[in-house]
Amino acid sequence: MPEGVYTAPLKRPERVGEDWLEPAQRSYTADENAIWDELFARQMEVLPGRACNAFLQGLERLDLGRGGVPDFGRLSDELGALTGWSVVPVPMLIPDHVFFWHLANRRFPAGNFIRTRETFDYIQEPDVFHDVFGHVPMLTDPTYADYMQEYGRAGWKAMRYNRLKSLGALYWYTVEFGLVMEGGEPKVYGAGILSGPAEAVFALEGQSPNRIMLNVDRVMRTDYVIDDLQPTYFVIESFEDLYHQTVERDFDRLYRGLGAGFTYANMAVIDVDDVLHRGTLEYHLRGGRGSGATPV
Ligand SMILES: C[C@H](O)[C@H](O)[C@H]1CNc2nc(N)[nH]c(=O)c2N1
Ligand SMILES: N[C@@H](Cc1ccccc1)C(=O)O
Ligand SMILES: [Fe+2]
Repeated sequence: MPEGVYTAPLKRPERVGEDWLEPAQRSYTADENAIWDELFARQMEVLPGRACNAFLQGLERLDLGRGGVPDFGRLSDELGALTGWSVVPVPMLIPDHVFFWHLANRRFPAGNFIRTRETFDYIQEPDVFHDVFGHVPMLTDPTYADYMQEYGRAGWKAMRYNRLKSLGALYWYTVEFGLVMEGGEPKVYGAGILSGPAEAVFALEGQSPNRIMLNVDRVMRTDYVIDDLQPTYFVIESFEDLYHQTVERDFDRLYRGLGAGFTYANMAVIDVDDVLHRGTLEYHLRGGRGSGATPV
């Protein structure tokens, strides 16, 4: 049996080509634009003082709160002038190799659709609010912008070693759920935290989750869940620190040394960890999402 898990290929809609790009960004109804505005307002009650400076500055520089779902053309012009990135519309999750190819060319593929009121608090598939509100402001930071491009380039190497799941764990614990030290305290830069209502408070102030300094070798061996709050958050010193630990390091040896599966549970604290906060794990031990446990 080959290593890894078989996943059926994503079905490509007829209107998109091999690049998976939509011919044009959708236009949104008044109600859909109102959903953007409500989501935006709700996040802004939580994020000042919790999100990192790069994110808050990026939001302002791109003026994402001007009302309604932002126009990708306008966003791309403004972002292009800052760091050379653009935002391109895609229908849904796209295949890994296509995702990597866009990132390697400084194009951020953003979901075209917006969540409905039924799925206001939680969606499994990334929508335009997660992708544009959560990810795009961070791309105004030059070091972070370079990291994302290098991550795209790194994808193909991981595929050759059959270690995409490990690289996926790194993405998960940095780009989606990462924390960064600022003024002696962790702040949020992970898009998965930034685009949802409850996780910023849980990640930063919760007693339950572990907060551990990022160690790439360890994180790439760590399992992750995609459908609940995280039991562990990994913290970087700065975006330069992230860059040193990843881009400026050759992963060939690391990939050869990694096993096929993950070694560490997502709740584990291990000997090598530089622990900022050792979590009680109460939320997850009580059963997590769906169990009625409060995220504390
Ligand atoms: C491992 C890989 O980086 C990841 O799963 C990719 C796959 N395809 C994607 N496609 C879209 N549209 N957005 C994403 O964040 C991703 N993530
Ligand atoms: N330096 C890594 C590339 C990389 C960049 C950014 C993130 C992850 C990996 C390699 O040699 O493969
Ligand atoms: Fe994301």
